[in-house]
Amino acid sequence: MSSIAAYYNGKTVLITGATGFMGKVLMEKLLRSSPDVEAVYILVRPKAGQSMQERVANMVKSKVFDRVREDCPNFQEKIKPINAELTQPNLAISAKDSQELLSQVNVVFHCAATVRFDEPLKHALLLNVMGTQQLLLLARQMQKLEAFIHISTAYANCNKRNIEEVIYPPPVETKKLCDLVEWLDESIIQEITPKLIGDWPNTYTYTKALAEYLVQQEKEHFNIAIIRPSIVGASWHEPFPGWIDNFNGASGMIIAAGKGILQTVKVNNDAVADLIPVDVVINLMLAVGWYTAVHRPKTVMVYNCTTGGINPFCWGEIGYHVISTFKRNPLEQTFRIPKAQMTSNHLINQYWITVSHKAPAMLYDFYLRLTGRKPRMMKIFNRLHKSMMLLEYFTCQSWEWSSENMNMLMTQLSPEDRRLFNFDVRQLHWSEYIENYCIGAKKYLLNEDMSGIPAAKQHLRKLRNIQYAFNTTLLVIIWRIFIARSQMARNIWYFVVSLCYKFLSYFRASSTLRH
Ligand SMILES: CCCCCCCCCCCCCCCC(=O)SCCNC(=O)CCNC(=O)[C@H](O)C(C)(C)COP(=O)(O)OP(=O)(O)OC[C@H]1O[C@@H](n2cnc3c(N)ncnc32)[C@H](O)[C@@H]1OP(=O)(O)O
Ligand SMILES: NC(=O)C1=CN([C@@H]2O[C@H](COP(=O)(O)OP(=O)(O)OC[C@H]3O[C@@H](n4cnc5c(N)ncnc54)[C@H](OP(=O)(O)O)[C@@H]3O)[C@@H](O)[C@H]2O)C=CC1
Repeated sequence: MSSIAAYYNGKTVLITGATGFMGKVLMEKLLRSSPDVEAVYILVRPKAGQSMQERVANMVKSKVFDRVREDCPNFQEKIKPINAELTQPNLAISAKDSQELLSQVNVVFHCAATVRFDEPLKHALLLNVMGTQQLLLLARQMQKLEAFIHISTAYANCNKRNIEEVIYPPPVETKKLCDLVEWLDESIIQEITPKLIGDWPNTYTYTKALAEYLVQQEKEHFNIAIIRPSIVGASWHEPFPGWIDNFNGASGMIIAAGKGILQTVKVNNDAVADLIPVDVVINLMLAVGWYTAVHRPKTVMVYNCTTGGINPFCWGEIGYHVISTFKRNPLEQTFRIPKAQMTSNHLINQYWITVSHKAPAMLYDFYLRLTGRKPRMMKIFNRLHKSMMLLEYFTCQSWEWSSENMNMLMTQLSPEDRRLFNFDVRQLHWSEYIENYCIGAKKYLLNEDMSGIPAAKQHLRKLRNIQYAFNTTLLVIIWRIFIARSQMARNIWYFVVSLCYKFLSYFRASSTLRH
């Protein structure tokens, strides 16, 4: 039997961020591969008017659990939700729940974080740094703790070009910074944020860098490992190819391109697009949990979980495969025909934004107004442009991550484990993966049925005809205005028309002769 699966059987696992994208895939794989796991505690907060219990009840109904539901119909009995809020003192966990965790938990996977790039610094610190600190304090008292696995990001040190599997010194003393933001006024923090975060592009990557250092400080107390995934995308194989459930990372942009909304994007076509399938990250997490608990490495092991150095693929190639997949499998009710101008030139990108985003949006909003409806396209584009601006830091440059620890871990696995917990991205076939990603986004994120493809194709044909008709009318109008004002343009026009006429007469004459 697989050593990794066997290790988790009989163990109690604590997961933070279990309601998130990666948390759900982690829970599903753990419960499916180790059905005899003792319990999976998850820290959940009430949200959007739903209690913790309601959220968990809805979550277990999600499609992501279909496979485990088939294999072990009572899988939800293993899930033990704990009411918690990571930004509150003691994580707002009740004394009774806390006691239960302290006496039971063997392995912790810390996934909870705010991943928003525009998160105010105070909140990002509260959750990503202070929340992590509180969890570490709790972990210190866990009597049976064997491994603490912290999920960071490959971009935590994106101010460096070559990123080794080490923890870099933090830019500031974390405690001093947390004290400072605690008493400073929100508006002042907002104002000094760019100065504080220095050469980090956003508060997310900055606070993830600070959290790594905090985690490392606990190395005397328990076994720790840090995993740094790059841009986590739809799953490669598990639970289903192309499974995805949020718009983060590249997914939002891919969908916007498929819907024909995004027609231009600022990327360096030759820069490496370091996408990593979610199931690869989850398999690595479970393998690292096992390795850390069983082999107890003396130092804090950092695992860069990236594809660029092993099986590189560029943004230009991604763009090509996304567009061609959506032409073959169109999304429903697309705004325009999928097409993506990808350039790193700011002026060219601005030109295309004006011509292929703003102008059509204005025209469409004008049409909506004329037909008595509320204009909405410009608003959508403004949001898209804001997202594009926040993401361009990651799409216009490349990084190099070393991945020796991931390779080392692979050599430690039995052939069975390597198959069941596959994180060998050398086997990843990019064009196939991107195709499944796009189709997965259509099915799981937009809830579109594949049987609607013929109608979607029909809609694309209609859009193509509208586009041809519009372009021809525009050309004729411009040309007419031009001809009316310039003798030279008139001469060129007559010359072109007479040339066409001669060609037509020639072809007619030659075809008559052949008959
Ligand atoms: C041909 C194509 C090639 C592609 C070529 C470019 C790929 C370019 C990838 C770079 C990828 C770098 C990744 C760095 C590496 C990590 O570390 S990945 C960490 C993951 N973090 C993220 O990706 C977070 C990025 N997102 C954000 O920070 C915020 O969502 C934004 C972009 C600031 C937008 O904020 P907002 O306007 O307040 O919108 P927000 O409240 O988040 O969402 C409102 C709605 O829009 C949806 N939405 C959110 N973001 C988007 C989006 N981008 N698009 C559409 N809808 C969205 C939400 O689901 C939400 O839906 P509802 O819940 O209302 O139904
Ligand atoms: N997605 C990506 O591309 C990448 C992600 N990562 C890292 O992986 C981890 C998981 O990311 P991902 O699953 O994508 O993120 P999601 O945004 O999908 O999930 C975040 C999770 O954190 C929980 N959470 C947020 N705030 C709190 C809070 N105050 N108290 C309790 N729980 C909270 C959320 O709970 P709720 O449902 O209540 O909001 C949710 O379960 C993060 O640490 C992230 O930094 C690293 C690299 C790339």
